[in-house]
Amino acid sequence: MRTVRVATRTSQLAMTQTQWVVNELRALREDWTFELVPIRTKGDRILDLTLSKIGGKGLFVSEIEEALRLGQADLAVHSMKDVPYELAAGLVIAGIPMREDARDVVVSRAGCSLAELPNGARVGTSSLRRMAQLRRARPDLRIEPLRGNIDTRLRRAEQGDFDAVVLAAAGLHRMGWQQRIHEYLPVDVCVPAVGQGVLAVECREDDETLVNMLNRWSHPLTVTAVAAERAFLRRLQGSCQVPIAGYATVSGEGLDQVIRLTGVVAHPAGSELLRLEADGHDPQAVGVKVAEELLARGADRWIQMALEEGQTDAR
Ligand SMILES: NCc1[nH]cc(CCC(=O)O)c1CC(=O)O
Repeated sequence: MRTVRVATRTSQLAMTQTQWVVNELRALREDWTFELVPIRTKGDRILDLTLSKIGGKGLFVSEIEEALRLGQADLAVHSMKDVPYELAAGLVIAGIPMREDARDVVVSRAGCSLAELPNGARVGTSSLRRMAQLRRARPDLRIEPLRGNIDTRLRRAEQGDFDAVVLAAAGLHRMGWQQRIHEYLPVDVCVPAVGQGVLAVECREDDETLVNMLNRWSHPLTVTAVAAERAFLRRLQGSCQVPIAGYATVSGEGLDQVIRLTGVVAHPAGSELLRLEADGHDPQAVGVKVAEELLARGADRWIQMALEEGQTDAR
């Protein structure tokens, strides 16, 4: 018998994700009680700036990690793509369930795909990563920043503020809104963010009971793919200010397991883009290899530029 306190952001998507995880864990430990600890994070409160302007890593995560460290909660459910590569001391991501659809999708007012959007159409999106890749696919589009919860962003398209919005399939699927999607962008047109479509369940590393339970519950192929993607992100020391995409797939089993990773780094203004693929047997090694190759080909300049700009920004 144990009461597990679960920290969660308060957005509709976060609540839905947390509830899903709690239901899964409850089925494994019927003798446990789960209690939600809602936390409204800085990332949820500040919606009038682009994420890259606010700066700082882990806007959605750090206050939740603080609650775990202080013992105000025992576990937390995050979207993996919001979790910085460096966790707060004493914490681990012990649970990683099977990945949802990792792709980005188009929701458009007229029901058309990216290719069908009229010349100069207005497209809203929340990330530099999507901006850079959309711009390459359709240089004529007017791509503008758009933040807010998923329902806010969908409404902006439906109201006509934008001709289309681009967002993650996973969020829409989890909300049960897949019928609003007009196109799934292939992963080679818009390489997803590191960890996109994956949930991360974090707890204190010394909570052995929870760590073991979450490890056993995790989906091994997703764990491996995420390890490669996050090793890539870590080697790039990527912040939100430079467009980075990384997507890994895993095939084969045991010693024959092959991890294939596609990495993208773009100029902070989205004007140039480098993309590279590599494979190998070890997830960390593949991640580091793709990152180092991109750095050697010029991505290092863009990351340096973004870091310097970040330092002069008054935060
Ligand atoms: N950037 C915010 C965010 N963080 C996680 C998701 C949902 C998709 C996921 O779990 O990867 C979203 C929404 C979006 O990007 O459209």
